[in-house]
Amino acid sequence: MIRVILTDIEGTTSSISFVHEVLFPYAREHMAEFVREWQHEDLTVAEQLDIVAEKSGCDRTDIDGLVRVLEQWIDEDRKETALKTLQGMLWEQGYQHGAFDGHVYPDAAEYLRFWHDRGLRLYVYSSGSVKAQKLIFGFSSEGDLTPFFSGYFDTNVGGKKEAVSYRNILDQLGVEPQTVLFLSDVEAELVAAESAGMRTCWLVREGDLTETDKRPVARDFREVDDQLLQHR
Ligand SMILES: CSCCC(=O)C(=O)COP(=O)(O)O
Ligand SMILES: [Mg+2]
Repeated sequence: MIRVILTDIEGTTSSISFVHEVLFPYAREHMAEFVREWQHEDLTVAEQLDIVAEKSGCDRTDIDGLVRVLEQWIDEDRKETALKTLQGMLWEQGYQHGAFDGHVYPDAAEYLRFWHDRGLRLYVYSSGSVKAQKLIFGFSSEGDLTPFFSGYFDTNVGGKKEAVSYRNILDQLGVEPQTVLFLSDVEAELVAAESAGMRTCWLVREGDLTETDKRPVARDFREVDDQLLQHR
């Protein structure tokens, strides 16, 4: 029986275009100014710059160089934890200043509430930092959805295409793998979750939906509910 839902964000609860056309450009535009302002004031920023220097080989004292690395990582959609930490801090300013709301599909909001009210435990697993996850759901176009979630996981548990990450999540939750349903739009993530024993559903929100016998496929959260949760 499914007791826990673990959901991805980009392409699953929220549109890919919001992440790539609103969040990433905002981070790119403000990265240089943000790093310059906070590099000596905020220990977390300084620590992320240490990691960026170590990973890229850029000199730690070359702030322009480090900013260029970060901008390049944004352009390449790299899922580097240090970049994601900085992006979350930057987006906090954007949400608080009203530059944007977090996009969440109406069906996702409706069923997150419905599943929560039916006693399912809801968790997020995204490459975006935990701070960024709380922001997108806290400042969402569908209202504050954070009360529905029991917890959040980011790349500190590992990459989303690695089975060990899902085993780490299961260890932290203390539940049997078969009681967890993982929702994502990326097949490689579903395969990794299945290797850890989780059940999965593939969200195909845009384009043609091709049925597969490997796992359930759904266009939206209502279809997830119809296929996997209605008779639980
Ligand atoms: C928390 S919203 C920003 C998501 C993000 O930064 C990202 O890279 C998308 O990752 P996901 O694992 O949600 O596909
Ligand atoms: Mg995704």
